[in-house]
Amino acid sequence: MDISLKSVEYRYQANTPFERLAISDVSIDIPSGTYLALIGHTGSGKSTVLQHLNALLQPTEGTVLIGSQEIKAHQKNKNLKAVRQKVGIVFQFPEHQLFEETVEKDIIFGPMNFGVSESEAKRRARVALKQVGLGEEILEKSPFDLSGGQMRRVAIAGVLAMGPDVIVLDEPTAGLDPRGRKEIMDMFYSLHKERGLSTILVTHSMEDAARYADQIVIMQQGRVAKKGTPEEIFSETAELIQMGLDVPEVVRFQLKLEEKLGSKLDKIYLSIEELSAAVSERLKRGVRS
Ligand SMILES: Nc1ncnc2c1ncn2[C@@H]1O[C@H](COP(=O)(O)OP(=O)(O)OP(=O)(O)O)[C@@H](O)[C@H]1O
Repeated sequence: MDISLKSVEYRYQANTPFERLAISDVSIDIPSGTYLALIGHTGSGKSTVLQHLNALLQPTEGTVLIGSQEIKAHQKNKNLKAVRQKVGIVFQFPEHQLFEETVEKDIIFGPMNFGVSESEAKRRARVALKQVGLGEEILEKSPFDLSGGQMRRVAIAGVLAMGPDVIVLDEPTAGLDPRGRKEIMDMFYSLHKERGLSTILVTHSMEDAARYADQIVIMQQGRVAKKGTPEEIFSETAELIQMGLDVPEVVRFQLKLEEKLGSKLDKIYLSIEELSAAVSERLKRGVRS
C-alpha cells in the first residue's frame, strides 16, 4: 500500500491561544515495500509526521493519501478503521500498553477489535509470536511475568496480528541493550524483506538509518530538510554537519555505509571536506557496481 504526504501542515490545538505549528509543507512518498527512516533532532516533527501515516492526526493543511483513502484538511474523514488496521504503529515502549491477564488475550485484542473472529485471531497470535521469535508456551502466561525484551516482542506481535501492510516504528529499540536492539532491528528487517512489509522507522540513529533503510528523510524544525537514498544523503556530508551532526557520527555513518555496500571506501576520512569529495567521486563512478 502506497502512502503519500502532500504539503502537509499540522498545528496542535489549532485555533486556540495554545496553537503550535509542528510541521509544515511536508511532502513524502512511501511506495509499497519501501523501508524509510525518518530522522531528526528532538522536536523536529517526526512523531507528528508518523501519526499522520495512519490518520491518528489529520492535516490542518494539505493531503495524506493512504492507499486509496484520501485524508484532506478541512474535511470530515469517516471510516478510518480500515486505514488503522492496514498501518500498524509500534509506539515507543509499546510494552506499557499491555494490560490483559494473558499474552494470548493481549495479542488477540487488536484483531478482534477490528472484527476478526476469535479463532482467526488466535491463529494469527501464534504466527505473530513466531515472527517475533517467541514460542507458543508463553501464550497462557501473564505478560507481566516476562522479561522487558519479551514484553516488547509480545506488544509488537499484537500489532503484527492485525495483518498490517505497513508498519511504523517509533524508536522501537529505546531502552534496550545493544544486543536486544540489534535483534529487534534485524527482526523488523526480515519481516520487511520476507513479507514485503513497508517499514517506516523513526529514529535518532543515523547508523540504523544507514544500515536498514532504502530511503532517508531528515526532518528539521518541522520541515523536510533532505530526503534521498543513504548514498545521496551521505554524499553531501558538509550539509549534514550544518544540520548539527558531529564528526564521529559522520564517520560511524561512513562505516555503516561500507558495511551495507559490502565494499570499502578508499580510506577513513577525518576531514569532512575530504570525505565529502571522496564519496561524491565514488558515487560518480557508481558505488553499487
Ligand atoms: N500534543 C502537543 N501539543 C502541543 N505541541 C506539541 C504536541 N506534541 C508535539 N508538539 C510540538 O510539535 C513539535 C514537533 O514535535 P514532535 O513530537 O513531532 O517532534 P519529534 O521529532 O518526534 O521529537 P522527539 O524526537 O522528541 O520525539 C515540537 O515543537 C513539539 O513541542
